[in-house]
Order: sequence, then C-alpha cells, then structure tokens
Amino acid sequence: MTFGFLVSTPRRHLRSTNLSRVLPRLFARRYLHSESLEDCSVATMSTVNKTAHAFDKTRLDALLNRRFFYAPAFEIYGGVAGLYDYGPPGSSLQANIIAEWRRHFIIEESMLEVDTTIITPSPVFETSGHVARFADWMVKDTVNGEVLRADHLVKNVLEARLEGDREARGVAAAPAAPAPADKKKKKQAKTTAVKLEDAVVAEYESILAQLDNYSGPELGGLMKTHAITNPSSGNPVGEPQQFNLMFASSIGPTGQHPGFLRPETAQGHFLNFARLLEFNNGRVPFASAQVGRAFRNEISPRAGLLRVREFTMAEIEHYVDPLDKKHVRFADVADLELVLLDKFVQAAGQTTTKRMTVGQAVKEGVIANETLGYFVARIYLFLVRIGINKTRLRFRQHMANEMAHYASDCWDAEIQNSIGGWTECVGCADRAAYDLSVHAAKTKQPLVVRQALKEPLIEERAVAEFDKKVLGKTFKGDAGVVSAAVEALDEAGMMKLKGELEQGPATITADRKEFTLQSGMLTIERKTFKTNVREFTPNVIEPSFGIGRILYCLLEHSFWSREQDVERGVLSLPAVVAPTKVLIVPLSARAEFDPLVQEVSLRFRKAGVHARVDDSNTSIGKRYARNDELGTPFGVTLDFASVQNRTMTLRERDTMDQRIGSIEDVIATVTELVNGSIDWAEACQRLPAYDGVQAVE
Ligand SMILES: Nc1ncnc2c1ncn2[C@@H]1O[C@H](COP(=O)(O)OP(=O)(O)OP(=O)(O)O)[C@@H](O)[C@H]1O
Repeated sequence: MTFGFLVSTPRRHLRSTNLSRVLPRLFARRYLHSESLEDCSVATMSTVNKTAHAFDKTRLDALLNRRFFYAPAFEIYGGVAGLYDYGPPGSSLQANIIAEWRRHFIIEESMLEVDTTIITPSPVFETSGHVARFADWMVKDTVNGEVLRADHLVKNVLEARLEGDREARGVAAAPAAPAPADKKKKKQAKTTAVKLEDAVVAEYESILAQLDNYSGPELGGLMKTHAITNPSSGNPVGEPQQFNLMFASSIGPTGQHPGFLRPETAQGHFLNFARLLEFNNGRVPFASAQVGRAFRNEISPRAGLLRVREFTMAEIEHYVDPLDKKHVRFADVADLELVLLDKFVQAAGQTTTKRMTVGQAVKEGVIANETLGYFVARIYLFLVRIGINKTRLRFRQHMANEMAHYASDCWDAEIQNSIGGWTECVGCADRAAYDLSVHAAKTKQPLVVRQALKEPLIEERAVAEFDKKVLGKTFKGDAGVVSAAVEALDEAGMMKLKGELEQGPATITADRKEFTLQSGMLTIERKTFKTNVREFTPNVIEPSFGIGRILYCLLEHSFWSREQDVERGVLSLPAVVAPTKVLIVPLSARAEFDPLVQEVSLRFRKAGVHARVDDSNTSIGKRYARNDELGTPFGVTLDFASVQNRTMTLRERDTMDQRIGSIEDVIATVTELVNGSIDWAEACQRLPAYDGVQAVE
C-alpha cells in the first residue's frame, strides 16, 4: 500500500482541512497497515492508541460476504471445500489486477501472450513429471479417517504449541506471525498455555523454518518424535502417503484417452515454444505469458482463497540463452531494495531476513543471475503498485530439497496475512532447460534455438548415444528423463560417467530418483564438430502468480475501520485496481437532477472512468460509507448548486477530504487521479477545499 499522497500532502491542503478530524484517521490507517508501531513517529503515538483498531478478520469476512466479493461455490447445496465464486466487486477487482498484470508485464516487457487449453492429454503430464510427482503428503486419522496434509499438520500443531508457550510466558505473539483468526483453524490447532523448555522452543522454530525441506517419511518421523496427533479429534495419524493433486479426466467417448485438468498453465507455453520462437524471429531472449485457470485437488483446503481447488494463475516463461543470463533492463531495478530470506538462513533453522538491493544480491550470488533478479524486482514493483503493503512482503529462497533438481534457483514472493502467516503468492524459478528438453526428447521435436555464427565453431565434445530399445525396456516411462539427465551433463560429468561405465554399472540421479546405467545402454565418445550454427535449448525463468492469493492478501492489507464507525470497514484499494473508481451521488432524487446525473455519467464513461450512480433513498453519509466498503476511491456529489452553477464536490475515500470545482474540472481531475498521472496532493492544488459539510452529510 502506498501512502505517497498522504505523506506528501502539502501544508496548503492540510490547512484547508479539519485537522483534528483527519489526522487520527490517517494515523489509524498507517498503524493498521504497518508491521509494527515503530512505523509511527513518537509524536503521533498517543493519537494512534486512541484511534487504532486491531485488524479484525471477523469484520473483514463479514464485509466480504455482505458485499459479495466472493462466497463458497454451490453454497445452497452445502458448498464444496476449496471452491469459491466471485461476486461483482470481487470479479472486478480480479479483472483489474489481471489488467494491471498484463500492462506491467505483457505490454511493458513486450511478452508474447498465449491462451492454451485446460484439458491436457496424459502423455504431456507423464513427460513433464506431473503424473509421477505432482503430489503432496497426506496422513489419515487412524480412527475417524479424516485426511490432513502432513506438512500443514506439523506446522499447525507446532505453531499452536509455540503460541501456548508464549501465552504461558506472557509474551505477545510476534507481529510477523499473527495468531490464526478464523474459527476453523482455531479448531484445528487449539492453543493451550503450556510453557515449553527453551531447547524445545528452539527445536520447533528450527523445524518450522525448514518445513518445506522435509520428505514424507521425514514428516512422519517428526509426528512420532513430537507426538503429533489430529488436533480436532486427538487421535493418532498414520504414515504419510503421497496424493497426486491433478484432477483426472478422459478425452472423448471411449475413455481410452486419459487426460487431466492442468494444475498450472506452464506446459501450454512449452508445447508451443517452436511457434513462439518463430514468431519472435528465432531469437531469444523473449517471454510468453498466459492468464488462465488451474486446478489442484488440494488435500484439505481450509484457508479461504489462499488454498483452493480451482484458481486463476498468471504465468510467464522467459526463454534465455543458458550462457548469457544477463538482462538488458537490469540497471533499471538494480538499486531496488528488497527483504530477502535466503536458503542458508533457513537451513540453519532461522527466519532472519536481510535487506539488500537486487544489484547487490546478484553480485554476491545470493540471487543466481540477472534475469532472475530482474523478475524478482518486477514482481515486487507489481505487488506494491496494486496495493500490497511492502512491509508485509518478502522474498524467500527455496532450500535444496524444496527445489526441483533441475532448477538452479527459486524465490517465492511471500505476503504476510492473518490466515497463513507468510504465504507464497508468486513463485519465481530458474527452471534451466528441463521442460523443453523432456518434451523435445519425448516428441522428437527440436525445441531449440539455432543461432548463426560469424565464425565457424570447431569443437570436440563428449556425446552420448543411447540404445533406445534397451533404455525403454529398462526404464519404461522414465527413459526420457534418464536420457535428458545424461545429455544435461557437462563435459566433465560426461567423461566421469564414461569412466564409471567402463568399470561397471553407474548411477545417475534424475528427478530425485537414482537410475542404474549399464554400458550396453549407451556409449559416450568424444567427437569433433564443425558448425556455422550454434544450437541450444534455452533456459526458462518462470514467474508464476496465484491471482486469488494476491487478491485476498490485498483485501487484508487494505482493510481498516474509522474510529467513529468501527462496524463499517474501509477498503483502501488503489484506484488502479478498485472495482469502481467513482461514485456519483445526487443529493436529491428530484427529477431536475436527472439530466445532470446522466451528463456526468456519460462524461466519465467517455473518459474511460468506471463510475456508478448511487441514487438510493438514504443519506449521503451512508451512501459513501457503503462505497468505502467497496473500496471506491472517489465520490462526486451533485447538489442544488450543481444544478444552478455547474459545480460538483469531490470526496477522497481515505481522508474524507472534500474539494469543489466546475463539473468539467472535477471530471478532468478524477480522470487523471484514476490514470495515476496525478496524486491527491496535486488534485488539492487544482481544486479548492469544500467546507460545506452540512450540505452533504
Ligand atoms: N491451491 C492453491 N490455491 C490458490 N493458489 C494457489 C494454489 N496452489 C498454488 N497457488 C498459487 O500459484 C502460484 C504458483 O504455484 P506453485 O506451484 O509454485 O505453488 P506451490 O508451491 O505448489 O504452492 P503451495 O506450496 O502453497 O501449495 C503460487 O505462488 C500460488 O500463488
């Protein structure tokens, strides 16, 4: 959330406003959106304490439900966990986030947009590895059969014990990890004030810091060691088992062509790589981008929009020369400072973040390369622009076991919220050449870039030739993965393998599995090649956004209440994403207002500003309050003076500050405010303050 206009509000503006009314509101809002009270200066603390209301999830939920941002799907049939429908403001908010995403990435970076199918034949996901490995670990309550996600069970129980320990010690919960506020989660992992030994606290914290690093059997071990049972029943749970998250289907009437609903949009990009490359005149780097639905049969979704079974993703696949991962626009972002949680800190069982510029992070090897760093920075800029609070945004690096073996580096944009604490909302991975290599190996289509060389290249290198029959017979569906892993070896690795095979069987790791190779399966020879063309499989940097998670966190970060009307909330959504930009409020329902209301509506429409008329039979104050709940940033009031003098007042949602001007000037100012070409401080310089409170309340 940017408070730029509040901070930079000129004195001229403040003087013309009722200070005692406005200041508490501003500071209440700052407090609510800041990570700690340290964000507020000492001079303002007393005001804050009088006016601030702690974040209240129950109130936010009531607002989102009442105003139909979203609601459980199939509700009148009892609902289905993890499926939600968006109502009018939720749909508009989502559409506006996506529109800004398209502007920020597709248009700004000249990306190639695609729209590929959701239903995907099984061989695609067999090749990509999803059929074998797109799975989570689940455990079953041994008595009532309830199914729980293994890592979430460990997390919930240990966090609840730590919370109980803090209660017993009389220590307030750490602001970085707010206590779960929704009732279901409380039921899941009830806290009891029990003091733990210091060593146990340290051990729990260490486990939580590296939770994503544990395998299923390791999670099972933790459950035994730490006596973790199902919190809702107290019953023991069984051994963790893998559960594939893809929804299976079949294509056509025979049932002979199995397929899946895609769990991500990425494969659709990769399969069209050759066409996209041709579209881009055969050159890299370039990126494809896609916004679309994805489906995951989540084991036990209990976290609202944060974990659903059907959701909108926005994904970018940026194809880059593996020998040159520099980015031409890196200098634009190099000085941007980010909060980073690197893998070494986590592996040491800690969660201490550090502030670093992107330039520094790449230079010191914390972020693997410029292109990855560039996208991490662009993700940050996008999230902050749409209203995510930058003090509640960090980038966490994946630990070794968490990352696919082929990926060279991966960073998640995590946004803090009251349901999941720090939650991954965007993943950004360097996936190396894996995806294109496996699809090329499987389909025999060359998914490569061919680059003309000025000088012919003569090189001697080791190449592997496979006996495909033997390989297929031995490794079946994994044959492609094995050959891709061998081909991905560098010169030294290839020669080492050759040496090993001359001695006997050799093992190779692919997709976290070990495969034993025998000399009859392949031969490795050094050969001389002369070529005028360099052929290579590009590496892929993939930023992958979950729109629903971002949308929910944005709603939390934008929500606050005015001290004089705690019951009603305000959503301080930036104009760029707000569902409606301007509310048109006629003071009276009398017919003489109609032509003016129509004229103002038409003018806003022509200016491309989404406006809505509220001519309901209720007070203006109530009408504005209702629209504060919808996040409408501006309101214009048409009163009797408007009819006579063609003037109109303009109200800003967060400060409730009011300005006055001619209808033409107000519309022009609002248009610029909505386009982001001016801020409220500048609007205040154009339009004088309106002090006729009694005329509009
Ligand atoms: N079940 C889900 N519900 C809502 N959004 C999701 C879900 N799963 C993933 N996402 C979103 O898609 C993005 C990219 O997906 P990715 O496969 O990287 O997630 P993930 O690592 O599987 O997430 P998690 O570990 O939380 O299950 C995530 O950053 C997140 O925003």
